[in-house]
Amino acid sequence: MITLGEFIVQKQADFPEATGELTGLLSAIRLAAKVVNREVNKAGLADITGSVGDTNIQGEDQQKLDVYANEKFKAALEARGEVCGMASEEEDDYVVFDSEVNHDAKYVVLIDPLDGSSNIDVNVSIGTIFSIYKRVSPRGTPVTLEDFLQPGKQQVAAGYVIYGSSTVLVYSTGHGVHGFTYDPSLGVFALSHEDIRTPEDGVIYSINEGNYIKFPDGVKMFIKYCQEEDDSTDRPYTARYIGSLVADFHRNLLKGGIYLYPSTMKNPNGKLRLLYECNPIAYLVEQAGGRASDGYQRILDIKPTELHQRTPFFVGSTNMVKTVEALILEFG
Ligand SMILES: O=P(O)(O)OC[C@H]1O[C@](O)(COP(=O)(O)O)[C@@H](O)[C@@H]1O
Ligand SMILES: [Mg+2]
Ligand SMILES: [Mg+2]
Repeated sequence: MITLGEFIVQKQADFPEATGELTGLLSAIRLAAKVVNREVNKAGLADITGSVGDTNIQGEDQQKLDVYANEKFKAALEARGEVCGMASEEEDDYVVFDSEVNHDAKYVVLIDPLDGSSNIDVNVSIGTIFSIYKRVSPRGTPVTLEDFLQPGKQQVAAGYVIYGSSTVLVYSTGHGVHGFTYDPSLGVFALSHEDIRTPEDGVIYSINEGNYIKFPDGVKMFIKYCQEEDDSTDRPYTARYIGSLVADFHRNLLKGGIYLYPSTMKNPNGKLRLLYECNPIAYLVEQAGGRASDGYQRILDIKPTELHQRTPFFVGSTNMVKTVEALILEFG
């Protein structure tokens, strides 16, 4: 058995110039994930379900577990000297870690502390998504907005934790995608999925068809394409939609498939947030041999302008994403 801690240190040895700061940061995420996992597992028992009666900057009803997870990850990251600031779905503005040690830190973290909030109270898989960049502002000074508005291709690491039938942490530092399953009896994440590769083709499509009439024509055409009979292309495909991005993506990453959250008339930019949902997931899928776009351009090439900006999102098996892109190009 190789634990996550051992694996990270082993991988660090591959880079003579490594300082150990990224290793330290990843261990902070590992610790916070264990703490959140403990609460998630007893969500029905503990007073951790339901709303806090407040909304976040997205106008969403903040769940107690959204706030709890945000506090735990923030505390774990601030306690370390590698992170100078954090941006989060649950924080209106970016958070400056304001000690001298943090001012001198090298990295910024962007996070969706609890993904799939609508599934918290009904015992359906939820997750945490994280994205890591080197700062662009000078060390020794407080972090700036520019440190967070970097294109996704600048990420130095990204990952997610899925709190499901088992808890799995999946991450990449640009050298493959690796998954670790939590063993509660030992309190460690153990290597379970080394060097994940996603199939070029899949037979699963994940989209909230409840919004069908509001979708662009190209997306409607793609749904029709998925449902047509054609043995040579293994169609009709299977529809699977959990309503937690992390859970839908994790399944499709392992089995092959596509997750789609298009623009709608109501949300011309879609629903998902570029910086702490789409960029980290796009970084992982590309590392695993897949593809991610907004229908027109590569997600990782988008230059962000706002912390909480949204984008249409098409991610998964390369040939499936290329098919929907071609239909969007043709039918809009
Ligand atoms: O209910 P909808 O509109 O299908 O949206 C579901 C999507 O929204 C999300 O819940 C948004 O994430 P948060 O729960 O972190 O806000 C995704 O996980 C999920 O894929
Ligand atoms: Mg989310
Ligand atoms: Mg969230």
